[in-house]
Order: sequence, then C-alpha cells, then structure tokens
Amino acid sequence: MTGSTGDELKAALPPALQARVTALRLADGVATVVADVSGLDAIERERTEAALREALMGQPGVSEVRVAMTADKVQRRIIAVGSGKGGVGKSTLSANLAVAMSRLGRKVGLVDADIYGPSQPRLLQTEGIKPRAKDSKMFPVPSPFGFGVLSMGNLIEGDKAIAWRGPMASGALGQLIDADWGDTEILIVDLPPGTGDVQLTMLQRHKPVGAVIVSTPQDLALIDATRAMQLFNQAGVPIIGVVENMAGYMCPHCGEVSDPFGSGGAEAEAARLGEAFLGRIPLTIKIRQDSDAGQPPAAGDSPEGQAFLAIARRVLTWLDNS
Ligand SMILES: Nc1ncnc2c1ncn2[C@@H]1O[C@H](COP(=O)(O)OP(=O)(O)OP(=O)(O)O)[C@@H](O)[C@H]1O
Repeated sequence: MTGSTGDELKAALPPALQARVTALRLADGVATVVADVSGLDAIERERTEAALREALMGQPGVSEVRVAMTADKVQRRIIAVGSGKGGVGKSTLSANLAVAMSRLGRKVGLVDADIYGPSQPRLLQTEGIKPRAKDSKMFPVPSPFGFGVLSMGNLIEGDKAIAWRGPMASGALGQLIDADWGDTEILIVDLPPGTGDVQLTMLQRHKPVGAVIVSTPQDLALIDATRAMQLFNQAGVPIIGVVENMAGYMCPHCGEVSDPFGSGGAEAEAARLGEAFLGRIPLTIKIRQDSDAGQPPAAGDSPEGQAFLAIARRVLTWLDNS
C-alpha cells in the first residue's frame, strides 16, 4: 500500500488539531508529528497528544505515531506566603489568594508546602485525590476553582503525620514545586509556619519573586512576623507586603466589629519597617465555616470575599510592576 504523505495526513486532521501541527512526516509507516501546545495546560496537552495519535493511527499507511510537543516557555513566578508562627491564617490566605487571582483571569497554581500539617486539600476540595505522575513528574490536582494544587496531603494516607527530617522535607517540597505546572504563570507557595531550615532551603532553591507575610494583630504574632521578614530579607526575597488577619470580630448577627485581638498592629508594624500593608481580613465565623467546608470566601461576593480580592489585586499590581 502506498502511504499518505505528511501533507495529506495533516489535511485529514480536524482543523483544531491541524492548527497545532508545525511539522508532519511519514516514513516507513512511522508518522512523526510536531505540535505546538503553547497556552495549553497539562491536561489539554495530554488530550491533544491522544487526539493526534488517534486521528493519525486511523490513516492509511500509518503503523506508528510519534508525537513531539513544543511550547513557548512560560515565565513562572513564585510568590511565597509566610508567617512567623502557626495558626494565623496563612493557609486560608494562600487558598483565597489563588482563588481570587484565578477569578481575576490569572493562570495560577498552589503548592501547599506545609508538609507537616497540610490543609489545602480540605480548603480546596481535593481531599483523597492522588496526583497523576508521568516520567517521575507529578501533575497538579485540579481544584474546582479553576487551578491546580499540589499538597503533601494529596500524597499521604488520611491524617498520617510525617516525621521527616529537614532534607527529606525539602526534597519533597522541591518535587511539588518542580511538578508539571503547564502554563501556570503564578505559583503561590503556602510555606510551613516558622523560620527554620525547610523555609530557608525553599527560598534559596526556588527563588520566589516576592513574599506575603500574614500576621494577627497580636504583639506575639507580630514579633514572629518580624522574624519571618528577617528570614526573607536574609534570603534576598523582596517582601510584597503584610496582611493583617483576624483583625476585628464581625458579629454575624448585627455586623458590628469589635477587636478581641486589637487592630492595626500589623499595619503600624509594616509602616515602622518600611513594608507595604496589603490589607486586613476580619475574624468572622463565615471564614472559618466556609473554609472548613471547602468553599473559600474569595469564590463568592461576601464582604470577606471582597477583602481577599482586594489583597489579591494589590499583590498582582506589585507583580505586574516588578
Ligand atoms: N479571618 C478569619 N476568621 C475566622 N477564622 C479564621 C480566619 N483566618 C483563619 N481562620 C481559621 O483559623 C484556623 C487556622 O487558619 P490556617 O490553617 O489558615 O492558619 P495557618 O497559619 O495556615 O496555620 P498552620 O500554619 O498551623 O497550618 C482555621 O480554622 C481557619 O479556618
């Protein structure tokens, strides 16, 4: 049988696939196709590859299909979200920043680097979903909010604690950050709380373009937050700004705001240190309940959601001007 030429094979493809093909050759029954997959995420790229294989294998004279994919290199920038101590709302802010940025049209991804107490799977409804891997590279788990997530919580069983030592923890974190993030342009990394080796290694190895510091208005948290700022300064990571979380209790019944932990402390401290203040998130029952239910407030239009969106806009303005 005389096989088709490359041009004939290309003409037989559906138009959407044809548009991606930059070269197609047929020799000895082997169809070799080069496809430009710029702008497609990891899942769409796999679909394109599978569709090309299927369409070409059905053509006369083709007994084998080899697909090579090329793409414009995406310039991916990492934003680290850190705090001096645990429990101040770092994971909540990271999840909501990612949701807000995605809503604002950015190609964003989220790495939960809190490998000892990962909470992103619950916050972003990816509990129990294992990431796929190919050639020892992991693919992010798609969240229902339009972006991918990778967390140690997706790799370990249930609530099993991981008693890893620093180097192993850093290695695991590296695999999450170096996963196949496709066309993701902004990677938000929810750091473990504190200022230890794992944090420092991450900053040195993966060079975030900037850091967001979360603090509650309390003095102690502020001292810790100051320590976190010093860590970023030492590692040469610019601080984008400070977010004050739990900055006043909003009564769900009357809407009145009272300040159990005080308010304005983080803003004053940021000003004293010459750092930008990115905004304030109130302490509300809605934030805790919605977060626990895997419904980040930034996905909706409540006042809490608006507060997260405003902070995301400020971070994006910094990013677009840096
Ligand atoms: N503004 C807020 N209002 C009400 N609850 C909040 C607020 N921010 C965070 N929380 C709740 O506080 C708890 C701790 O938040 P989160 O897990 O985000 O903190 P964290 O700093 O990431 O802690 P860790 O580093 O220990 O994981 C969660 O139950 C969360 O829902």
